[in-house]
Amino acid sequence: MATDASLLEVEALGCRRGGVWLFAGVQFAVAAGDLLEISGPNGVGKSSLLRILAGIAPPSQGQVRAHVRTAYSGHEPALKPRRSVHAELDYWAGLYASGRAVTDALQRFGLDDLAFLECRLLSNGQRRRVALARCWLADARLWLLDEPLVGLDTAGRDALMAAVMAHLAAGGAAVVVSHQPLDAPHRRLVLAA
Ligand SMILES: Nc1ncnc2c1ncn2[C@@H]1O[C@H](COP(=O)(O)OP(=O)(O)OP(=O)(O)O)[C@@H](O)[C@H]1O
Repeated sequence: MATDASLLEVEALGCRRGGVWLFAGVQFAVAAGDLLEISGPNGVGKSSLLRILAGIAPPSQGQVRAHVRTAYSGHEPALKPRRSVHAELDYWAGLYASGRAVTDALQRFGLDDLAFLECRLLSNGQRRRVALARCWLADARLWLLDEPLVGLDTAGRDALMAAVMAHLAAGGAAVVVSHQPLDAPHRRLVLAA
């Protein structure tokens, strides 16, 4: 149930894709400090739900009310291949105009040594760190992360979860689609087929 502290409210949400109802009647709220995992079998509509929450795709029914800025990171971090990491973050910092500095983002996410490497040359774990740095640059209270742990080794998973936990501790919240267990206290929304 939504409260005054809700960052996001979802009411009676339904999603129909390709003539098929993926889900209907989805209802939840997200408050500061919440980590909400969305889980369920392949193809049930988890990524579709996250895209609706991000405002990238329309719902078929119901409502999403975001009361704060959101930052979305898709299943495959979309980075311009020929841009350097620094240039990529600089581009997004200009769009977000949040006042957060690229140099801080590079330092926080361990990207200093990669700053002038083209994004096409990054490893999977490094790409995911850049994607998270981009979320941080947006200064968004709510992060929407699609499969952020895929392909990460233990150190990469620990670093990513530490960044998410720091975000929660600073009054943020995160909704995470994941097939892998989140190594932190969280609520779970299971989409059933
Ligand atoms: N625009 C679209 N048109 C037609 N079908 C679509 C569209 N978008 C998604 N789908 C279908 O909706 C279903 C749900 O896709 P989605 O990516 O949301 O599932 P998911 O739960 O995230 O799956 P996975 O766990 O495999 O990543 C799939 O069958 C997919 O093919």
